[in-house]
Amino acid sequence: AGRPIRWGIMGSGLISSDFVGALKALPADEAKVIAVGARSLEAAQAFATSLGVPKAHAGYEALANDPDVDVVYVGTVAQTHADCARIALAAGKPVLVEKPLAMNGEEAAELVALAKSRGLFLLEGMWTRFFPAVVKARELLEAGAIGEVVAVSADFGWPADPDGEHGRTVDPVSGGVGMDVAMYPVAHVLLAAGATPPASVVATGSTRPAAGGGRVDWSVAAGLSGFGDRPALSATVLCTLDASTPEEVVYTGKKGTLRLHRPAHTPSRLTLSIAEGREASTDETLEFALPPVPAGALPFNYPGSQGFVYEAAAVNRALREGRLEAEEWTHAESVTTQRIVDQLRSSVVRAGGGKREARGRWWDLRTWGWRARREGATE
Ligand SMILES: NC(=O)C1=CN([C@@H]2O[C@H](COP(=O)(O)OP(=O)(O)OC[C@H]3O[C@@H](n4cnc5c(N)ncnc54)[C@H](OP(=O)(O)O)[C@@H]3O)[C@@H](O)[C@H]2O)C=CC1
Ligand SMILES: O=C1OC[C@@H](O)[C@H](O)[C@H]1O
Repeated sequence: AGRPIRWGIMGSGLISSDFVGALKALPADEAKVIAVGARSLEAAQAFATSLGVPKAHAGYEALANDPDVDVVYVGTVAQTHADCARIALAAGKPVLVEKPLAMNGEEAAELVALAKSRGLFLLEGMWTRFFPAVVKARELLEAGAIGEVVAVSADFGWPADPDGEHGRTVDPVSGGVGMDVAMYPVAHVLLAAGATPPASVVATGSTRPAAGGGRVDWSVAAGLSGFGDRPALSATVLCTLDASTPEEVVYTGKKGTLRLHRPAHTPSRLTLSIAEGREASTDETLEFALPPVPAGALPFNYPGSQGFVYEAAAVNRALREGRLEAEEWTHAESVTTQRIVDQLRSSVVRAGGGKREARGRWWDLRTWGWRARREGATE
C-alpha cells in the first residue's frame, strides 16, 4: 500500500458525514480523510471537529487545490455535482461524485469526456455496485446461473421529509424521485442489460410542488425494453419518495430467478432459485453481512452507510492501479443511466404527474402547456 490515499471532502452535509464515518473502517495506511471544504469556513471547521478531519477549507477550490489532497469526494447537492467535479479535475485531482453524476445525461457525458481528456479518474457514487452481494449477483448472471435473463423488476422508495432535512428533494432544479433514487433500480437493470440504452422507455407517475413553485416528479413507474443485443429483456422500475417500497430486485432468467433482498441499494442477501417445473424451485440464499459501523463515525444519517467502505476501497484500488474508471460502475453505465432518468423525469413532469390524467378532460390536455407555464403548477 505505501502511504495512505488522502481524501478531501467537498461539502459538509449529511452524506459527507456518512462517507467520512465509513472511511474510518479502512486501515490507516490505506486511506485517510485529510481535509474538508465547505461554502463557509465555519461549516468546514464544525465538520472537521466533529469527525476528526485535520484540515478545513473555505470553499471548494481551496479544498481541490490543497496539495495534500489526492482524491476528492463530492457530497454536495445534485445541481452542484458537475461544477464541483470540474473544480476537482481542473486542480488535477481524481474525483468520486455522489449520484447523480450531473444534471442530465448530456452533462454527464461531457464530464466523462473532460476526465478522460485530462487523464483523471472519475466515478459516480453508485455505491450499490460495490457491495459484495451485487458483485456476486453479477458473477452469477454472467456465468449464466439463471440462463438468459428475460425480465428484471426493481424498485426503491423511501418516505422523504421534504419539509425537514430532506429539503433537497423538492429543489425545483435538482429535486424529485428521478434525481434522488431512480438511478438505483436503473443500475440494477443495467447489471443484466449492459450499458446500451434501451430503445423504449415508457413512464408515468406523480408530482408534488417544488420549493418556490413548479413541480417535481415524486413517483414513477416505468417499463424499459429494446436493450441492444438483448431483445428478449424487459424491465420494470418503480420509485417513490412517499413510502418505503419492498426494495427488491428480481432477475428472471429462463432457468430460474436471482433475488437481491431488501434493502436492494445496500444489499447483504441474495437468493438463487433454479426452477423445477412451474411450481417448484431449488433455492439457495447467500449472505454478505455489512461491515460494522466504525468507531469514530457519527450516527449515520442514511441507513447502511457503513457500506460506503466498498466503494471507497475500489476507488483506492483504481487509483493505485492507474485506472481512470471503475469496472464495477463504468462511465458508459453512468451516462446511460442518467439518460434513462432524464426520460423518466420528463415523462412524469411533462405529463402532469397523474393529476391531469385523472381529470382526463380533453380541454385539460390542450391547455395544459400554457396553464402550467402561467401557474407554475399542474393543479
Ligand atoms: N449514496 C447515498 O446513499 C446518498 C447520496 N446522497 C447524495 O448526496 C448529495 C447530498 O445529499 P445530503 O448530504 O443529504 O444533502 P445535504 O443537504 O445534507 O448536504 C448537501 C451539501 O451540499 C452543499 N451545497 C453546495 N451548494 C449548495 C446549495 N446551493 N444549496 C444547498 N447545499 C449546497 C452544502 O455543503 P456546504 O455548505 O457544507 O459546503 C450542503 O452541506 C445528493 O446529491 C444526494 O443525491 C444523499 C443521500 C444518500
Ligand atoms: O442515494 C440515496 O439513497 C438513500 C436514500 O435514502 C437517499 O435519499 C438517496 O439520496
